[in-house]
Parts: sequence; C-alpha cells; structure tokens
Amino acid sequence: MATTQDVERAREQAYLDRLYTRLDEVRQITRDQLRGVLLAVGTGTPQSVVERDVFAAAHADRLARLDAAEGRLCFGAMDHTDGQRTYIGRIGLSDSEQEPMLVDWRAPVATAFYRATLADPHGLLRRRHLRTRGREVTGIADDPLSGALGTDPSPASDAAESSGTSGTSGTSGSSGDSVLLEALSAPRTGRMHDIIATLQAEQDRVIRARANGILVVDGGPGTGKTAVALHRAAYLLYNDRARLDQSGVLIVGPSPVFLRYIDQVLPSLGETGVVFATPARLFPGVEATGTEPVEVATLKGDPRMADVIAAAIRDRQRVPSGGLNLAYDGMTLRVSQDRVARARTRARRSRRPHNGARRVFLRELLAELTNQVVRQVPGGLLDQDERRQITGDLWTDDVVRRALDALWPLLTAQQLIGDLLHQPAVLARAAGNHLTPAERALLTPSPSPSSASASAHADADDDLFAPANLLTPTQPTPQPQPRDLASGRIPHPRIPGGAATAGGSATAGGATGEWTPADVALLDEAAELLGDPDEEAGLEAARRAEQERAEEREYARGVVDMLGLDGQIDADALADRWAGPRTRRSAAEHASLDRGWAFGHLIVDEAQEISPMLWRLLWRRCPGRTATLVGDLAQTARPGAPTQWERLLAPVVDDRFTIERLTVNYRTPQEIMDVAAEVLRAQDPDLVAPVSVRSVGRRPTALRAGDVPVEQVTGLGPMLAQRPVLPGEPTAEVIAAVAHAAEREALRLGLGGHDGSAGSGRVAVIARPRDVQPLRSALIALMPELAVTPDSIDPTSVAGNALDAPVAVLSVAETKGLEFDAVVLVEPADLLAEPTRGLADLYVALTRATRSLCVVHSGDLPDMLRDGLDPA
Ligand SMILES: Nc1ncnc2c1ncn2[C@@H]1O[C@H](COP(=O)(O)OP(=O)(O)OP(=O)(O)O)[C@@H](O)[C@H]1O
Repeated sequence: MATTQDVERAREQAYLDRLYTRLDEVRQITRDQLRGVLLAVGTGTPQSVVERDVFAAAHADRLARLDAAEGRLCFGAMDHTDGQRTYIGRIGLSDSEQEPMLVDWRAPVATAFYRATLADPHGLLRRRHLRTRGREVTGIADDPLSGALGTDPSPASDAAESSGTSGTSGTSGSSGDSVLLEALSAPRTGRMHDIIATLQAEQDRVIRARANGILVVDGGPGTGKTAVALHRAAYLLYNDRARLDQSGVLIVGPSPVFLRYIDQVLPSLGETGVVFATPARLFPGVEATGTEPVEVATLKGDPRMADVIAAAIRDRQRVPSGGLNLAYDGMTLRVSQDRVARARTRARRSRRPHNGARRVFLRELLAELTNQVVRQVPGGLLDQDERRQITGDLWTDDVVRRALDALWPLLTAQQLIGDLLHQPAVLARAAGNHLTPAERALLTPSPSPSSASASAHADADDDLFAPANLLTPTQPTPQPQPRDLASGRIPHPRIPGGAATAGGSATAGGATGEWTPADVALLDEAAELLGDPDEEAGLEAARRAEQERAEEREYARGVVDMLGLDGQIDADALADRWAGPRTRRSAAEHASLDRGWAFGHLIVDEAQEISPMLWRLLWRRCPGRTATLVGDLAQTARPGAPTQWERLLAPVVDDRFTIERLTVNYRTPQEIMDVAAEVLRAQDPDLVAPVSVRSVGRRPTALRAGDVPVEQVTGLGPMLAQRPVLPGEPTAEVIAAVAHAAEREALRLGLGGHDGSAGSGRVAVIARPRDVQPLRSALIALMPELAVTPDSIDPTSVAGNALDAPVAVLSVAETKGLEFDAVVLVEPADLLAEPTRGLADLYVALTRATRSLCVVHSGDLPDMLRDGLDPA
C-alpha cells in the first residue's frame, strides 16, 4: 500500500515532470526564434542588421540560461496560508497561458522561502525542500511554519530522511537544517557550488540588500561571504539587467586558484556577464607574475606612493636653467628659462594628464620658436600657411624635437614606474619628503643593467639641454611623424623603443624582473596621471579589435553548433555580421581589456587584503562606487593593515558604506574552530570567532616529525632518508610526517584508487611559501596517484591546477578563500615567524578544513595550539 511519503513524492515528481516538459518547450521555442533571426534575410540596412543582432544575442543568452537550469531546476516549494503553492527554482517558468509554474529564486516572492521561521512565517504554512537527481525527485524535507501543522517532522520529511542522503552529526530542529547539513557535509570537489537551495536568512538579506552604495560584508571564516558575494552578483544582474549588462560586474578575487575555485558558480546560475580578475591582472596588457618581499609590496601599496608618482611626473616636466639654446638651419634659437617656465605652467594649468598637457607645452614653445625663425627670415612678414610650414619644419628637426621631448616627454606608465623603481636618483627626486631613505632603498635595491639602459633618459638633468648634448647617441632618433599642422594639432612622437604597450619586463618592478601584483596599482596610478599616449591608444584599439574578432568567431561557431545549423550558415560569415556595433554580450569582454571601462558594480573578495593604492585603482574601475566588499579583518596578512573597515575604506569613500555581518561558520567543524578561536584570541582578545553550524565528533590531531620512521613512508623511504637537505628546507622527517598524514587523510576520504580513479574530496597540505615547492615535489614523487594531476607536470601550472589533484600543497596565501575536506598544516611555528601577520595566516590555515585537521610539527607547538590537538 502506498504510504503518505510515496503519494507526496509521486505528486512532486509529476510536477517536476511538467516543469521539465515546459523547460524543453521553452528551449525549443527559443532555439527556433534564434534560428529564425539568424536565417532572416532582412532589409540589409545597418539598422536592421543591428536589430537582428541584438535579438540574436538576447535569444542566445536566454538559451544559455535555460540550459544552465537543467540541473536542480526546482528545489523547493512554499505552501501559503491562502492555500496557494509556489514552486521555487533556478529560473522562472510560465505555462503557455502565461500562468506562473516556477519562480526564480531571486524574485521578491522567493524571499519568504529563505526567511520564514516559526516565529515569523512570512505568510507560509510550510516550506518544502525537494531533493532531486537529474529529473527525478529523490526526497522531500518539510519545515512546518504554522502551529497548526505542528513542529514534528511531517511524514514527507520522514521520507526525506529515509532517502539515505542525510547523515551528519549535530542535526538540529527543522528538516531544512538537515538539508543544509547534508550540503555542508558533501565531499569537496575543488569547485564551489551554488547554494540557492539552502541559503540562510542572514545570507539572503545580504544578497538582496540595496544595490546603491557600498556594502561591506564582514564575517569570520566559512560564513559564506564568497558564496553570498557571488549570489549577490547573480541577484543584481537579475534585478538590474539592462544597466549591468551594458556596464558589467567586476569580481576581484585574491588568486588564480581562487578564481578557478569559484568560476562555476555564476554560470550554473545562468549568469555570464561578469569579469573576474586578480589584482595582478587589473592593468590591461600587464600580467604581474613577479614576486617580491612582503615589506616591499606593503610599501608599494602605501597611499604616499600616489604623491611619489605625481611628483615623478612633475619631475619629467622640466625647465632648463639658462633656457634653451638651439642650433637650427644656420640660426641660433633661444628660449629663455622664463618663457619655458611659462609654457610649463600653462600646460600644467590645462588640467590635462601629462601626455595631453604636452600638446599645450609644445604648442607654446613651437610658437615661440616659429616667431624667432620668422623674425630671421629675410623679407619679413609671412602668411599663416608659411608660418605653419615653419612650425612643421621645426617639429621634424631632430635637434629641436629632441630638446622639446626631453623637456616634456611622452611617457607610458611602464616607463615611468620602471624608472622610478630602478633609478635611485629618479626615486630620490620624486620621493622628496614622502619616503624615508630606508624606504627608498627598499624600493630601488640595485639598478639592473637592462633597466638602466631603458631609462637612460631618466637621469637627464640640466646638462642634457645644452646644445652639444642634444644629439646624444643614447637617445634613439625619433621617427618622422605625419604632419597634422594644418589642423593646428601637434602630433605625438612615437615612443622610443615602441614600449607603449609592452608588458615590460625590461623596466618591471619585482625582484624577478617582472611586474609584481603591487606594481599594478602603481602602473594604474601613473596611467591615470599620464593619460594614454595616442599611439598607445591606437595599438590598444587594434589589439582589442583583433581579440573581439576571434571571440566573435568562436561564439558564432558555438551558436551554429548549438542550433545544428552546420552547412546552412557559415560561422565566420555570422561573426562578420556581428562585427558591427556590439550588443551587451561584449560588455564584459570589452571591460576586461579597457582600463577606462566603468563597471556597473564592483565585488571584491578578501577585501581586507586590498592596499590603499589598489583601492584607488578599484574605485577608478567603478566610479559610481556601487560595490559589495567581503572580507574578514582577522584574516589580514598585510603587516600594519587596519583592523577596522572604517580605517581601511575611509581614505577614499569616507563613511559612505554600510556593514552587514555574517555570524555562522558553515565550513569548519566546531572541534577545529575551538583551536582556531584560540589563535584569534591571541591576535586580539576582543575578537570572537563565528559559531560553527556542525561538529564532526573528532578533535584535530598533532603529529610530531620523527614519530613516523622515514623508511615507513611508502616504498621510497630509504631514498628519502638519503636526500640531501639544503639549509632551511623541510627535513626528511618533516616530509615523511607530512606524507604520512596526507596519505592517511586521503585514505580516510577514500581517495586515490590505484587505477587512477580518485574518490571525491580534497586534501590540502599548507606550508610556508618557501617549503611549498620542496614538499610538492616530494609528494608528487611519493604519492603520484594523489598529488599529480595531468597538468601539474608543468611546474608553471601547478598552482592553477592545484585543485584538480586530490592532494594539493599550497601556501597560506594560495589557500585564501578556499576549503578542503582535510588539511595537513606544516610547522605552525614557522608560519608565525613569517613577515606577514603570522597569527592571521595561522588562523586562515586552520579554518580551511571541512572535516579534519592534522598539524605536523618538529619543534614545540605554539602555546595556543597545545590544548586543542590530540596526538595523531
Ligand atoms: N547556506 C549555505 N548552504 C550551503 N552551503 C553553504 C551555505 N553557506 C555557506 N556554505 C558553504 O560554506 C562554505 C564556506 O563558504 P565561503 O567560502 O563563502 O565562506 P567565506 O566566508 O568566504 O570563508 P573565508 O573567509 O574563510 O574565505 C562553502 O563551501 C559554501 O558553499
């Protein structure tokens, strides 16, 4: 005989079938519409082509959203007190009569699903969670929200529990809680998933918070800040699509590994109009891969650097003492020091960026030089055209040109910052009272030969302007420029060496000779004050156009494929048709290439790590200052970083922000959190760790290096014992203990079958930066089936692919924002001794695990860890 559960489940299955049938219908309709638009002949006018493309893009986007809704289309239902039932899901769907069948989780009516409680039922009698696998209902869990229904689990929720999918300790009150705990206890896959089925009320409030202004979401580890930020992006796109599709949303995360970790969340919610970036990639054309000591990066992020850069630019706008003396066409032209100074003042007062103001400066001086030539021409008065001719001749004269360029050169950000960071004399002139001698020494350790030659002109002083030096061989001869004097415009010269768009390793700032992430903010500050040289803009536009073309072709091929139009329409021809004025699809793509792009909304994860200089860059990217900033000040690694949001944000946005706090830790079990809380207290006794939502019934453990005989670690023990250890490298005992602990955690998770079929779950070995590579190499050798992913053979891609390996070795910085089923933490005392804020790093490392933690140590454990760890 059918039970109540069977009946309920059958009823829900029938409804789910209807929803999927409708989804398939709408997909087919959308596909037909898209096909119709693409094959339509049209009138051929530019307007009709644009209209058609707009329609095509809209249909293609809708189709993509419908496709993304296939998995877990519907996950819940609400029974209202008036007898109505509302189903809630990934997207909204209506039947052919336009009667609503499914409500989008972002619609206002869905708020009740997330916020209703017994105390405040939001007009609901019951909330129902549907578990599904593919298109099948596998379980039901009900939260009665009215006294009339009682608070005992309903028969339907018994069905849910009997589905065998729940199974955590610490279950609490409602069936909804068991659904949440089930989601939280699932093995990690190395990728974050959307949480629309189990969003909690405090998270929902943040997601739906007012879009205007700046919202700071503060919360301890695992409180769902990242998840909330991503869902808020989806919510904002849903609510304000017209505006945000045009302008785009920029999401900034701490590392490439982190961006990979979160990159599936928004597509799974059907949203693609978002640009993801790490701070290292925020300056178009530069990939900042260099590294440098923490104290150097910290200094580069100091707001005083803005003054230094401004001063460095002013330093390149020069007035020679004694004025200019130029030999030209058998004449001697003299421009007094005062006259040059006046031209400089006028140019500065024009309030244009350096490269734009240069026109004013040149125009002034060329007018003066032209007058002098005219006065020396026998016969006297000349007409306007003749005067213009003289100005043009002066401008193309090498001596004149070089002299004027030296006074007010056309500069790229790369040149300016490269000189500043490699030329102590340049930095000394610019730093003035802004930096101490010790700070200057930190920034310009020792000039590299390449940077010295690239910046030879930077050391120019008054001698450079003496006539004898005007053709100094260290300066490349400027290229002849097309005349544009008829229009009265003075063309920019080419930038010597074509350095305009170079990512620039020659003048880059890091210890490794490459730009570092901290340089990015300096480059952007400089670019803002310099303005884009025309040529730079031209090259940039060409590069952008080429990239867009490639993307158009790729996209068109996808559309042709998706619609089965192969053979009927040529993808490249289709891409050509799209090549006109672009629709909203390109907004995000354009934005990522364009420094001047104004995003409609900015989301910053791990916002506590953003330096003052980087904030300046970020606000330039989002001048409307509508932003969601998520972070935890207790996790700040930056030495000297503020411990209050007010102090962190005030320099740029005053108090124009609101703070929302998340208080529940969904990731870290209570037993691990107890240990982490001690570390937090050591940072500041007033700080309070978030409450963990679950416990696992097992305390974290400590394993002393040396307790695991080196020979016992797999078959490679003897080899390991003989391995020469360089000073400061992990010893064989430490490696053996780490390998032992990682293997044990992996086995516990059922990972690493010898047939290569790893189970699910992830283990992270977290160590100080310099131990990462040796430990990674050792584990790859010791446990290839666990530590190697196909791509991790390539050392440059190890970090990017770290999440694909069952066991990953990472630094604390690399694990920021991530989570793993199990963590092996190596030498916590070493973390505390690092130049970053050691206690904060330790706190971050301890809070990455969802299930288990093992601490490997060779010396004594730090005091605050002693009581909370059991022997392994
Ligand atoms: N309502 C929820 N339902 C299911 N899972 C959730 C929920 N809230 C958070 N989680 C999960 O908890 C984990 C931690 O979330 P998240 O990474 O967003 O936290 P965080 O606050 O950014 O942490 P940290 O500051 O440590 O980086 C993630 O796996 C996330 O999916």
